[in-house]
Order: sequence, then C-alpha cells, then structure tokens
Amino acid sequence: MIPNPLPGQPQLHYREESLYLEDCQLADLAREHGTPLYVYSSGAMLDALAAYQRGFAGRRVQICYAMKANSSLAVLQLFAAHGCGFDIVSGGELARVLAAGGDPAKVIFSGVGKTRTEMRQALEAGIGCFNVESEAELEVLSEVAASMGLRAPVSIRVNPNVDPKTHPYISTGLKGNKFGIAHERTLATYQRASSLPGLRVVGIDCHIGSQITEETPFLDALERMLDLVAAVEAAGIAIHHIDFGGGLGIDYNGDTPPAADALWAKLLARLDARGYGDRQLMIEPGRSLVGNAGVCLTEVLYLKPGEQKNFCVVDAAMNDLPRPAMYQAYHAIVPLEHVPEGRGHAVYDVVGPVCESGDWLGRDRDLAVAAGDLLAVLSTGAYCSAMGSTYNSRPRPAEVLVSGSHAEIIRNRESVADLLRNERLPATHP
Ligand SMILES: Cc1ncc(COP(=O)(O)O)c(C=O)c1O
Ligand SMILES: N[C@@H](CCCC[NH3+])C(=O)O
Repeated sequence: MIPNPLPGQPQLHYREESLYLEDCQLADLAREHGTPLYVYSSGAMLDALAAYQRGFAGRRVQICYAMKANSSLAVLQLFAAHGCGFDIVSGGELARVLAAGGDPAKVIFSGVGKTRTEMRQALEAGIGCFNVESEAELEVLSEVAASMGLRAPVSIRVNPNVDPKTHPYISTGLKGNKFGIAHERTLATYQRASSLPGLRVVGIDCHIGSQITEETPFLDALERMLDLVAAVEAAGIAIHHIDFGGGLGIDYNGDTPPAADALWAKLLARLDARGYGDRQLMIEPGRSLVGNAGVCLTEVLYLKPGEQKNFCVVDAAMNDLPRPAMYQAYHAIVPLEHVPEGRGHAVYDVVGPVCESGDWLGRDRDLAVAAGDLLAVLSTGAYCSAMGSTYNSRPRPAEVLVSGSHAEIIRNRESVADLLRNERLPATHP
C-alpha cells in the first residue's frame, strides 16, 4: 500500500489513485512531454526556503543557494526572486546566475580549482566573495585581482576535521578530503591573505559534507570555526561574515534530518552564547532546498523475469539520474496511476537501457507493474538532472516546473541533432 502523502515530498500526493505534484497530474505531464521527464514543484522549493528564513528571522543572513544541486535557470530565477544569492563553483555557474537575473553581489565562489579566467570573470561581474581553498589559490587570486586594479573579497574555507557521518564521496570536512585549509594552518593563511595586495579579507567559511542527518557535526564545526574566528581576530584581522556552508540532508527513505528552522535555532543559540550572534551570516544550502521538490517520470519498457533477479527495464537510466549508480543511493519508486486489481506483484531491480551493470535506479523493489506503466522516481530534485550526462548518446530529458495547477516546460528535451552539434569530422581523413 502506498502511503499518502509520500515520504519526504510534501507536495506529492495521490488523488483518486493518480499521482499529483501540487495540482498537476503527473501522468498527464508524462504523456504530453514524454519520458524520462523531470518535474519540479516551485511550492516545495519555496516552503523549504521559508524554513530557513524562519530559522534566521531577525538575523543578518544571506542565503546562497548551492546551485550545483539543480542549476536550471528557472530554479535560479525563483530563488533569486525570493532574495537568495548563490554559491557557485565554476564560470559556467556564474553565467547561469547572470542569465537568470541573479545579483552578482550575492554570489560566493567556492571550489578547489578556480582558474585565472574564472577569477577574472567573477571579479568583472563583481561577486560578493571568493571562498579560497588553498594557499596557492590565494596567491593567484591576488595576482589576478591586482592586475585588474582590484582587491578580491575573500573568505578562507577551513577544514574543521569534523566527521559529517555521511557517504564518503560527499564528506568534505575531514583531514583526508581535498577541501579547505587545515585548521592548524588557518591563522597563518589569514596573515598571508591580509598581506597580499590584491585581496581584502571579509569572512570565514566551512562546509563539511552533504546529506548530513544529525545536528552534532554542524555544532562541532560551528565551535571549531568560532575558535578560529577568535584566533584570527586576536591577530588583528577582522572577520565580517561567517559562512556555515550547506549540507543539511533530506528524507529519501525514512531519514530523519533536523528541520532547517530547528537546526538553526540551536546553532544560533550557540553563536549567541559565544558572542557572535550579531555577525553577518551566510549559508549555502543545496539539497535541502530542492531535493524533495522533484520527481523523475519514466515509462516501463519491458519486464524481464529471471532465475536470480527480475528486471523492470525503464526508459530512464544512470545518465539521466546517476545517484544510485554513483553512491548506491536510494530513491523511492512509485506508480503514477492506479494499479489494476489482481495484477501480480514481484520484486524487481529497476534498471535503465545503458550498457552497464551499474545502470540501476532501484534494487529489490516490490512492484505490480506492466510494460507501458508510468513510474515516478522520488526525491530527485537535487544532484540528479544536474549530474546527468549524455552517455550512450542519450539526449538529456525535458524538465517542467509546476506551481499550483500551472505547469511550464523549463528545459526542452535534447534531440540527437543537439548531441551532434559541437562535433566535427576531421577534414583530413586518415
Ligand atoms: C562548498 C559547498 N557549499 C554548499 C554545498 C551544498 O551542499 P548541500 O547540497 O548538501 O546542501 C556543497 C555541496 O556539498 C559544497 O561543496
Ligand atoms: N552529488 C552528491 C552531493 C555532492 C555535494 C557537493 N559538494 C549527491 O548526489 O548526493
């Protein structure tokens, strides 16, 4: 029996045995636009944002949406219109923010491998802050900014060596991770930054990982970061803003992360207790703003019973939705429409058409399906379409944004001609 409302996704529910996102019937959208199809709920995104805004009521805070989670222009436009800035990690993401009408002054630039070109583009655009991740990067950024007659605003991203207790691929704040500056090197790095001609120190930053479902790692990282703020300021370098990064998890499969407002009430109480409550704050949430706002719709192509396994072959694959293949991630899979009485159940691996054994969307799922049925893969608003590729020369799916009963295409389905557009056969054929 499928629970109603479905776990994790507040705007998703069955009405007369047909699945709706807000007031839009998903089977209709799948038939109109084809599958695979991503559908996002603007209401769910705004509700998730509102939980953060409640948590920070009365504080000086800039919410910078970590757009790597879902960088559709329409999603960026929605968050920009509700006051968000953006956490970017590439020149491509900067271009998207500008195309979506985002305010460059509210942009922070993270990432361990910013190129000189990207630094120049970001300085030209007038972004709010570079979150610098190494001493070598500091030197290069100073050189680039000075050559433009500018001083780049910088935060140092510190690595607090806190275990976020998440998947190892998405843990970023441990000593063995490539991110940030070891907290023992933080003071020396700030001293170097404040001596460089092309830099202006404005803040401190930390991000310990993603899909974090406990509050302790956030509290530990906060304490460590505040120790560093105290040490850096004692050395005469002012820290104007404190950036706590992102990382709050969502409910994929009965996960119980703290609610954003409850978590922030706790973190802010600690901040107050240590005398930093009136600082300018920044946060960089990604997944918790969009993950449970999206579904990926797919059609069952074939059922393939086997001796050891039954396979349900669908038309979405690891290139469209890579999280299961990459992290063995769980996404619930449910039917879009009423299942006829008497149809048999079986346990299936739900797999895509890509030629890899790792191409699966769900394992050991109890389903009553037939070829031609439509299914929804849930909690796919974050790091799904955004991590998609065209592997096996599969054009990227279309995307739709819904708001109430209004549904609008925000990305056209790519065509095979689109895939061929940037390639050339060499003139000199061997
Ligand atoms: C620097 C930085 N900030 C913010 C985020 C957003 O993380 P999440 O989507 O887990 O909130 C990430 C991704 O983990 C990141 O690398
Ligand atoms: N791509 C990861 C999250 C990465 C976070 C980026 N630092 C996921 O799907 O869970």
